[in-house]
Amino acid sequence: MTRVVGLMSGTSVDGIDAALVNICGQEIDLEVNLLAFETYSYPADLREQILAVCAGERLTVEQLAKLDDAIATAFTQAALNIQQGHSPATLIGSHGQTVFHRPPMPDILGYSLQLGRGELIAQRTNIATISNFRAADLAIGGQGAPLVPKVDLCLLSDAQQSRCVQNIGGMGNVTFLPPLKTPEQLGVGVQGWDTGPGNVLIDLAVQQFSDGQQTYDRDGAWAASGTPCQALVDQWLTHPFFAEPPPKSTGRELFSPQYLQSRLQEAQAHQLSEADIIATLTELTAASIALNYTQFLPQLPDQVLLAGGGSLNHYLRQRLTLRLGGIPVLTTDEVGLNADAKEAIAFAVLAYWHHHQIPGNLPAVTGAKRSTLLGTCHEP
Ligand SMILES: Nc1ncnc2c1ncn2[C@@H]1O[C@H](COP(=O)(O)OP(=O)(O)OP(=O)(O)O)[C@@H](O)[C@H]1O
Ligand SMILES: CC(=O)N[C@H]1[C@@H]2OC[C@@H](O2)[C@@H](O)[C@@H]1O[C@H](C)C(=O)O
Repeated sequence: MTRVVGLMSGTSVDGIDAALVNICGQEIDLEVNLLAFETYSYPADLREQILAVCAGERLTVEQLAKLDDAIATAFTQAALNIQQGHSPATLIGSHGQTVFHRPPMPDILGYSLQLGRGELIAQRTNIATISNFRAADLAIGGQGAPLVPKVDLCLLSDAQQSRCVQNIGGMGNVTFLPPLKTPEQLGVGVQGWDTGPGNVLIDLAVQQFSDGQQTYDRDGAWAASGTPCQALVDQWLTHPFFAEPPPKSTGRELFSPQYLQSRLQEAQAHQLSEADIIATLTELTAASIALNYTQFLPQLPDQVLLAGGGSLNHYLRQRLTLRLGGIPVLTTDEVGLNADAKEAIAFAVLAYWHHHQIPGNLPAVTGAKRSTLLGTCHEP
């Protein structure tokens, strides 16, 4: 058994998710026991700086170095805090903060930059730290994302039911898991890709309409008080990303503040209220997830298991259930895996796999040439 800290901050840039876990086994026999989980908010000025850089603000190399260290310092604090009251971990897996993601193109390798350097975390915590998880997959032609699907495969496969594990963070991403009847079948038929926007557009609109008083639509209450505009949703679904077949990944580069402003201008022609606009953006997330499934899966799954902050948006969950024709939409909590902690747990597992020389990517998901060991190890 290994005690590991998993650290993740996603495209919502809402804070650092930290999970303390005990891990044993390898792949099909992988077992994870969650001991502690917290989300530590970023200091407001650091969050603003990260969002500005994600939106294309220019930095000198010195400013980039300072930002890298400021993020690593915040991650270090999260790693130390989550261990308080527990015997210490021997390994840290830190995803860091994505500030730029460019999927690969024909003859051009993809590029993905996560700040919060692992070497600083290793030195300050005195614990071996694995970071830079996406580089090895990108180097062999992969998208470098999503990386959680192999962890979903090992922790959430069911013998009878086919499942879609749908993360709804800033972006959305799915792992399709066919029923796993025998250990030899592990990985056969598994698919995964980014489905498009999760909460990112809803969050940006809520911030704008509330003059910064609210950062997200708690429980989907604002959207629930409006009515989605179907004509706009249909128009927005023609974005080429939704029709692009997997492997595919995306980020705040595509579903950006500028993208939202263009959509808000289109909404003006329909004379929608703010509530209607939030409902329409929420509907876009639900409808784009359903469209991805119908276009790219062999069949709809028996169940959908939601994870990520968007699983708490009741209105979104209701709209997704409707769009999927009523198949059960649960959360991973309902099958024993904490839906908020899942991504942080996944990076603890990916670090553990690195430590045990077990590949972490699924080539069928990322499009990489082969499976490979993920991450770089920094010894204290
Ligand atoms: N109670 C809630 N009701 C509605 N939405 C919520 C709630 N709690 C969190 N969220 C949404 O979830 C978002 C954060 O989700 P999460 O932490 O899973 O994203 P992330 O990890 O940053 O993104 P990604 O998975 O794309 O990397 C918030 O920005 C907010 O939009
Ligand atoms: C480049 C990057 O940070 N991508 C994130 C993002 O957030 C969701 C989706 O887009 C997913 O592809 C990925 O994160 C999860 C943790 C993954 O790699 O599985």
